[in-house]
Amino acid sequence: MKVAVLGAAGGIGQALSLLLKTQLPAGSELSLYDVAPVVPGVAVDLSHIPTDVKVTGFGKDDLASALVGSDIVLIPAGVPRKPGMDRSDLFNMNAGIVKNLVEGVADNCPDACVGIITNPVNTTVPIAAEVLKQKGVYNKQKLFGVTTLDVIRSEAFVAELRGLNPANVTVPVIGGHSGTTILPLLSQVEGVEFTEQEIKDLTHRIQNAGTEVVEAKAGGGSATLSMGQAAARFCLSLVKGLQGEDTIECTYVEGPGDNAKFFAQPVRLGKKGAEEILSYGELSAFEQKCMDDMLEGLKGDIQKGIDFAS
Ligand SMILES: NC(=O)C1=CN([C@@H]2O[C@H](COP(=O)(O)OP(=O)(O)OC[C@H]3O[C@@H](n4cnc5c(N)ncnc54)[C@H](O)[C@@H]3O)[C@@H](O)[C@H]2O)C=CC1
Ligand SMILES: O=C([O-])CC(=O)C(=O)O
Repeated sequence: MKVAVLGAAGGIGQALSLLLKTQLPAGSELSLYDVAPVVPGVAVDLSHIPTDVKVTGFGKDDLASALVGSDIVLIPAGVPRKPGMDRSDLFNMNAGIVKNLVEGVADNCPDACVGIITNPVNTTVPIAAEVLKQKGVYNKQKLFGVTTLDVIRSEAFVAELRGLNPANVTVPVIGGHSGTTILPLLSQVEGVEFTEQEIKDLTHRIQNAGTEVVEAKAGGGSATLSMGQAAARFCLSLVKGLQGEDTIECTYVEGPGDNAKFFAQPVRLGKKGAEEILSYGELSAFEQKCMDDMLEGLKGDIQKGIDFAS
């Protein structure tokens, strides 16, 4: 497996690259690309960890070399939020970055699976899809918005509230990746009952968890370590899938469009990427109301991406 991380010198990029250096299957290659001049140093640093994963750093003029032969491309390149900003405020900075990098993917590794981390994910994923379409290489089974952070946060918060081992807690999270578009399905957590108030409070905490980190970092950026872990989990599941061992993750993909053209829900990952978009089952009345209230906003975020790219 060759995995490329674009934006590898950043907060997420470095944490993610460390986890991939230690957890990718033996014989894999890790290709680190960033416009920041420190990126070759990040690669040298990681290369001193004794695992059978070859790490190479590529500077700003070497995007093509970084991408050629990649099976998976993860994109955390771009600007993070500061207190007082919404993810949508990052659009002006990050839309062009994602567009350029995905053009590079189309030109150099058109068959790769692409995981978009750069915010606003609700909009950057549709941008990526349009760019790939314009280049004639779009395969909706291979483009993912990485929403795994919403899932791991939900697992952590539910476990914390009930004193459970987080390893035994599973929470599907559907919709998008910002504010009310993040919809945790707490009614589906096995073996746990919540009061109505607990459901409201937990849902609110999960939807605002990114802001919780942004405020705690007080101008120093947004989630990087938990996001590194989330992206590594998603990437390793994708690797397993591509190698023939099917796995399931919630991720933001172009599905049947019942709710919105792009929508996060459980997806079976296999040899072709997204092999099957799975049903998210029955919603509680509370969850259905949350869904009804947020869909217009999500559709607007998606349209903004389509308009930008065309
Ligand atoms: N999907 C999700 O759940 C999450 C997404 N994010 C998003 O991830 C992005 C990155 O966040 P951080 O790593 O904290 O930011 P950061 O500022 O620490 O790192 C970003 C890196 O991207 C690089 N970069 C900028 N333009 C580039 C280009 N054209 N090509 C290659 N590299 C480029 C920068 O040099 C920097 O090293 C932000 O947009 C943030 O909002 C953050 C947390 C969770
Ligand atoms: O909140 C942010 O800006 C970063 C992010 O997407 C998250 O932590 O979920």
